[in-house]
Amino acid sequence: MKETLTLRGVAKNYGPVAALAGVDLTVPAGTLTAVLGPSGCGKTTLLRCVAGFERVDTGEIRIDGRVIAGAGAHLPPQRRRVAVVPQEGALFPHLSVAGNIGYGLDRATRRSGRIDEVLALVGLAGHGDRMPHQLSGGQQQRVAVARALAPRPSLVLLDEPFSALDAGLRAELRHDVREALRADRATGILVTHDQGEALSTADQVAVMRGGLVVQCAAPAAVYRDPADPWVAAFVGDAVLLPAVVESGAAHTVLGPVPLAGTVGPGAVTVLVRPEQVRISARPAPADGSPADVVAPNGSGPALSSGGPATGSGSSGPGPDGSAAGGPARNGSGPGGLLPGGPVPGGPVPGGPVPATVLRHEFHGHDALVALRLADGTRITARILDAGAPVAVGTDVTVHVDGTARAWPA
Ligand SMILES: Nc1ncnc2c1ncn2[C@@H]1O[C@H](COP(=O)(O)OP(=O)(O)OP(=O)(O)O)[C@@H](O)[C@H]1O
Repeated sequence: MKETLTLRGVAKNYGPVAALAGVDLTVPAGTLTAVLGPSGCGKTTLLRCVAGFERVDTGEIRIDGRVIAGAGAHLPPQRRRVAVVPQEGALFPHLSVAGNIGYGLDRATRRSGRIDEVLALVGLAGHGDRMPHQLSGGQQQRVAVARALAPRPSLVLLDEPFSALDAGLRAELRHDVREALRADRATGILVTHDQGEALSTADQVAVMRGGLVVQCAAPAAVYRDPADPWVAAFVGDAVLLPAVVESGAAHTVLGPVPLAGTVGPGAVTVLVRPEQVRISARPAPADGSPADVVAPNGSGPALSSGGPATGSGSSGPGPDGSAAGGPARNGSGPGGLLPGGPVPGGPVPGGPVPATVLRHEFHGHDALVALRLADGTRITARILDAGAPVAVGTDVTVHVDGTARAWPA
């Protein structure tokens, strides 16, 4: 696939601060790349270097194969064919919507119907005569996107363009902007610190840390196969457990978990996503006394925790499930008792192991359940049956469904 933007070893220092420490990034033509990272990791600096507002110290930036920065070159911003959509306040208040979009366009393009075309693309057909103050915040951002697209730039840089909007509008706008870029075959970079936004909107996600792109891959790959435990915890909720690899399985405090790739043998850190943690009612004791009832609707003992989440409710870079103890071998009891069952021909999945419910966090579409294991380890489960709260203090059993990613400890 043709590449629109290529960065090789791009470094930018502000005095002693290495804002960019050798960034490599490739953005294929016609795709949207989200640049995702915590505050201060260098996202804005990256954008400013690509736009031409900053000079790079070392490295090279190419757009459509042409060197625009590096090796002594520094093409000024107006000659880069790069458009920027800022966070807010991008419009000239004294110009109409059409005037804003037409500003800077050559006369032929202005008369070609392009202004109406981009207004339709962003869902504002017929709004050309309005003044900016007659538009909502979301509509103003749509106009800013239309203005960016109008001259058919090589690259559109979106700098947290939805951050000033409320959650519902934000979701709608990012979907519509994504569609507008796609319909116009535009190439874009979306800077965001919102994991859900990056995973749900982009074709590829470039995760930044400390002035470097530490992973760049499709959203599902970043979520399921993160480069390291930090990325794992940054892009979504993560249960990170110490484990020992033996015979193809990671032996964790939750029992043996089959591995998604090859690692070890030896000490590792294992990633389990909360939606892989299954909760069940603890079986009745042998003396015949009744078992705890987990689901109040009595719909069976197992509470499904469902498929992959999109990073909503992310707990940020701090792993929310770090284990208190060392690698454990407990919980290696009977596997396959619960939905998921043993992997055919593979290692037997772990658990179930006893746990106690510490907290139940309702999120509407799902719920996060904080659990404590017998050795004090805290883990999180995501359950879809959010209408059936798991009472705090309930004794349950948990097991891990599916495979886990692991890294040498
Ligand atoms: N003009 C500047 N002068 C000095 N230091 C700067 C300047 N601009 C950025 N920095 C520093 O460079 C690093 C990267 O900043 P940058 O603004 O690129 O991060 P960011 O990921 O965009 O953060 P945020 O999400 O908070 O906007 C930070 O340590 C920041 O303090």
